[in-house]
Amino acid sequence: MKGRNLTQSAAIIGGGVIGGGWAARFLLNGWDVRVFDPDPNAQRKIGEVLDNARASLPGLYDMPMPVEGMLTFHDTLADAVDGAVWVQESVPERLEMKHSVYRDIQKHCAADAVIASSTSGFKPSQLQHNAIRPEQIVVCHPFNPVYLLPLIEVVGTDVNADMIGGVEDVLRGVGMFPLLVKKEIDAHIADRFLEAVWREALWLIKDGIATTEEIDDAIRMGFGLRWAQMGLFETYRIAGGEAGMRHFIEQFGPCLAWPWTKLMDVPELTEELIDKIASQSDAQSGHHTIRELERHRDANLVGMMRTLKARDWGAGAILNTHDKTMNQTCAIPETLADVGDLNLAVKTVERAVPLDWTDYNGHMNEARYLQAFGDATDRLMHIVGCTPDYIAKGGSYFTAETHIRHLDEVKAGARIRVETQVLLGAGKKMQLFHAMYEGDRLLATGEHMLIHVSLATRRACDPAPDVVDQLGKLAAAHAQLPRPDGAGAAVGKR
Ligand SMILES: NC(=O)C1=CN([C@@H]2O[C@H](COP(=O)(O)OP(=O)(O)OC[C@H]3O[C@@H](n4cnc5c(N)ncnc54)[C@H](O)[C@@H]3O)[C@@H](O)[C@H]2O)C=CC1
Ligand SMILES: C[N+](C)(C)CC(=O)CC(=O)[O-]
Repeated sequence: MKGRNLTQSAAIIGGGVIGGGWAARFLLNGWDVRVFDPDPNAQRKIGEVLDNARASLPGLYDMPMPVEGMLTFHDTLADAVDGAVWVQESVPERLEMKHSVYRDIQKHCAADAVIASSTSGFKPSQLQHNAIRPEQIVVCHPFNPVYLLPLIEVVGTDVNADMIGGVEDVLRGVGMFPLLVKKEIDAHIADRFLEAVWREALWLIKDGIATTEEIDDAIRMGFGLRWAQMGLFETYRIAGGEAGMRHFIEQFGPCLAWPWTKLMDVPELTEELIDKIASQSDAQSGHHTIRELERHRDANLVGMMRTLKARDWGAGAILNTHDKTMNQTCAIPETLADVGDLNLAVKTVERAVPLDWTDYNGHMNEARYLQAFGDATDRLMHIVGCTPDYIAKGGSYFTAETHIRHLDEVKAGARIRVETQVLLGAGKKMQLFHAMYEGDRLLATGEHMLIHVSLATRRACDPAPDVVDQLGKLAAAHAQLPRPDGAGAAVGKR
């Protein structure tokens, strides 16, 4: 059970929109998850959220995620919290309901378990009021979809300041970005912004200025894209031109006193206004089910987050950090010394198929096979000593020829593995044969001829002695393996 820590078990109390997302986040990061929700539909709903999560989250990483934990549903809250080290409360946003749930949780859970609340707006001191052990209760406010978005606002009080570090560690361990809110405030940080934007949007609709669709377009065609990667202040710093933030404030500061927003004025949510908003929203998006919308949202988020990941920027940098932690458990060798048995093909890739690697046929697109085989080649180069340092000194390999055979299909979220056999590793040449599997199922093979080059002259040259030596050792060992089926095949030849 590689990568799975059997001692970690999380109880999810309330398995609706947010509780379902939490269940997926913990489960896919290897935790056992125990759910309590009196709704008879909770199991079905969580199952559907999990399907979406399995198709989207694992592929955000370039490493395999831990083996999924065990999901169980419980008839009583007492049973659900039994043995849980983390209890995530996600019941509706009603203070008296949360208080009653905490009383029940604290009667049955371990005294040192963390009780984390998903509350969007209550302060931790309000949640802790009259609790049996107030110090157990902390706000951990996530964002929907909890299984994809890394932000988690962590808010404690004086009574539990010393547990916050441990809480943050657990959240980082499941790939999240804990943002510590140092001083408690209603609605924490992010929801205060969302609330301001929401109020303004309600006014624009009520006053007949814009429809739900026009407001969404105003966000998604423009500033929403900016915010996803630079937030507010970095964006406005750039908007100030070369003179930066000071100039920005000089220019736009006075507008703050102009009637540009209504902010604190809240339009009364009359039946008429609610009908107007709901029917505009139906006209805009009613042709999609909620699950369809969720799948569009997830695919868009995955694409954007993977772009940020490639640039090691914002939310993408958080994914890279989590990749490094998972790399410690996935046993893909980095050096020849890490390769256990030289006489076996080397595991060079293990990962899930990202959602944005799939196409209109509902399976991994042909171009992505080459990407996975390219990653396998990069890893093999690293193993034989062609590392970033070596490349920086001017030596590298260029691919001269590739032959891929597509043998079986594979879908988003599936865990794939590439095993690499060196067919030739002598002089300037390196010939690799990659075999891609899902479990025991052979999905594709890739045969690649690479030539060692000088990056200064861009011409073929011999590798440095160390690379010659390490590649030679692997090639000699792999020469004892049977020649792989399909090696040397031409297109159309079986
Ligand atoms: N929906 C959202 O966008 C976000 C919500 N939150 C917060 O998460 C919490 C839950 O919100 P949602 O998931 O949206 O609500 P929801 O209505 O989708 O789910 C609440 C779930 O709690 C269950 N429940 C009710 N009483 C219960 C009890 N006594 N014990 C166990 N389960 C019980 C319900 O059956 C339901 O499935 C709230 O505090 C909310 O502010 C936080 C971030 C975003
Ligand atoms: C609308 N909301 C206040 C429940 C939103 C949140 O709490 C966070 C989110 O996911 O937008």
